[in-house]
Amino acid sequence: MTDHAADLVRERLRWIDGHADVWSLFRDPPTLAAVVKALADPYRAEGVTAVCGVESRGFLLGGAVAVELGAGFVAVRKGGLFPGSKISRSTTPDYRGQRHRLRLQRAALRPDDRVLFVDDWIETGSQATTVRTMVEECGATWLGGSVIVDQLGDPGVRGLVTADELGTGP
Ligand SMILES: O=P(O)(O)OC[C@H]1O[C@H](OP(=O)(O)OP(=O)(O)O)[C@H](O)[C@@H]1O
Repeated sequence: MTDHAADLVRERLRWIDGHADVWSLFRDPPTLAAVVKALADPYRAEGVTAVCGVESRGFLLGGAVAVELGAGFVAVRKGGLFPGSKISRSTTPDYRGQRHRLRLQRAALRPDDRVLFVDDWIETGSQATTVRTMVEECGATWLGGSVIVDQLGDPGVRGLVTADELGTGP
């Protein structure tokens, strides 16, 4: 499934004005299904209880992978309403040089949770690293990450394709 999903990503990822349009992958039903299964596959035997995703594409993918794994979904928000007590951490500069204040509901994770991080793309790892800090502050176990495009090469993150394979578009 991973190879099939990677082929679909390489074939179907569109570039608009030099920017990768990952949203276009979600619009194609077979690609969306293959990607979600492939993101879940490496972790099916890991006892994942919660999938963590950062808005916005991490919400869509993380929610879908959570359903695939029979796990729950834990949202990490950058803004907006978010009720209850939160853990909040600032990132280092991300791929755009921006720092984000990430928030996670404190009650969403318990020490017996086993957490998978899911996102579409990891470049500097700033957001994923910050989420890991928050997950571990809750006492939960960080299992690693699963992303469509891995531009970082961190051994703790599984990627379907590397950024080098995608080039920079036409
Ligand atoms: O590895 P990093 O340098 O931290 O960058 C990766 C993050 O950046 C992108 O999200 P973005 O901030 O563009 O938000 P969006 O999904 O709302 O467009 C991507 O979806 C990851 O969450």
